[in-house]
Amino acid sequence: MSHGPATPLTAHASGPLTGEAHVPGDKSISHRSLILGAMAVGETRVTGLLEGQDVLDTGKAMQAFGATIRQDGDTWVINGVGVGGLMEPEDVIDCGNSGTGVRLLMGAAATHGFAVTYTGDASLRKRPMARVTDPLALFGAVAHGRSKGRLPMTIVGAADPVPARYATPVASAQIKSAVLLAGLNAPGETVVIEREATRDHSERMLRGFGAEIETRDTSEGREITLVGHPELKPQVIAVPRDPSSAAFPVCAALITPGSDVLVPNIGLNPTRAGLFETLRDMGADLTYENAREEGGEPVADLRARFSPDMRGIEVPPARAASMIDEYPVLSVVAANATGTTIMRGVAELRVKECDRIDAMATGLRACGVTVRDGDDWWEVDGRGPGGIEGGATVAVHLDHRIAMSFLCAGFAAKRAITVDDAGPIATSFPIFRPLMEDLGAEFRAEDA
Ligand SMILES: O=C(O)C1=C[C@@H](OP(=O)(O)O)[C@@H](O)[C@H](O)C1
Ligand SMILES: C=C(OP(=O)(O)O)C(=O)O
Repeated sequence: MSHGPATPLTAHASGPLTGEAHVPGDKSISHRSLILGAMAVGETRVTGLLEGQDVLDTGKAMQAFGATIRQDGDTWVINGVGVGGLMEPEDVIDCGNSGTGVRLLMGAAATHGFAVTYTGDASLRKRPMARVTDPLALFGAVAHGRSKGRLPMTIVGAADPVPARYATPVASAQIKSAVLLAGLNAPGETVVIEREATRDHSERMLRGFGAEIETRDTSEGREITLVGHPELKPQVIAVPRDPSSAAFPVCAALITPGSDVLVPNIGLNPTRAGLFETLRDMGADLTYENAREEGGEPVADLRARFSPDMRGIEVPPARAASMIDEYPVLSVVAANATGTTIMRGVAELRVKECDRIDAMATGLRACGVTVRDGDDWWEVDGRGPGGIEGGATVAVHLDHRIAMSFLCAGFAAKRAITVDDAGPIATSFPIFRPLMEDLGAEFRAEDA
């Protein structure tokens, strides 16, 4: 439930950053590969799986639910138990730091007639779960959690589930996916309606595994219909590299003088690529090379060069879902641009691994940047290229993206920036430090 003692880390003015950055596999697709592989009949083989702690915790959980998972060289091999075949775990399911892990697992297990107790680290135990247990109740599952729907929580699954129709009040792929995964073991049609399109990996992958699933645009939003009780067929999956991880070497290169970095093979599913569009709108020298399709997903090599002429913009709120995890690092780029960057419609940032608006605003202010914020918005006043003062130690609150964002800020700041704990980076991007060092970034580990 915790990753051990805090490990502070300092980033120094660096650069230029040059070379190729081979970032790990996509976190969202990695979680889903393990969960769907475990619910298929037969052997699913996965290459490029993100071996970050969040995904490893989901793998352990699927083993506890009865699947067999092993590594064969670079390939992860999953022997599934079939839809409806999950077994009652013997112990508490600990999802560590992962919102995606716990919420998708809650969905997958909710239409099985047994109880499961879920927990996680100090960050995950603060995050809202009613957003998932409310729709799962429509299937007949009953949740008993701490007050305000927090973990640890026991969900008594429905022995005789009914299908659900649910319009999500929040734009969240985790809610949508939990409902769809629950719908797998319910009879008839389960329907989810989302007002704003969120990442569609679950829909694409369920279709790939052989489920009958349809998406159509209606006046209420995007309506997804899944037919229950499919037999999921095992797949061979090559996980594309994670655009949310690519964001860090890309943004670091844009703000660090003289940089020219190639980040090959990045998944550019339009429900994920909002950051890169935003950076281009700001005037970043960011190009897509070798654009192609792989495994049904658009993919390209990203080339990012130092961009001293970036301007602040108002980020279109309609783009928020497609870049929700990238706002922290965007705020670092914004601080190195000229003019103000305005980010609205982002209340969800307050319920991630930490309150990301507060964590970034507090840390940026300590580094000399002016930030204004309200419930669902924030604004960063750019100080121009290299304008961040730095010279501060910032708190990351068990949040990998806050840690990586401030370390990237440090490469281009006047004085070094220290994060109080780099440990959480291992949840999504375990090779972050060596990868950035290979590009020319300079770190110094601090005594805790
Ligand atoms: O479904 C997923 O894989 C994810 C959905 C998003 O969360 P929400 O569904 O809470 O928006 C995102 O922030 C998270 O990193 C991964
Ligand atoms: C929000 C994130 O992940 P999760 O919700 O899975 O913890 C993230 O990776 O930025």
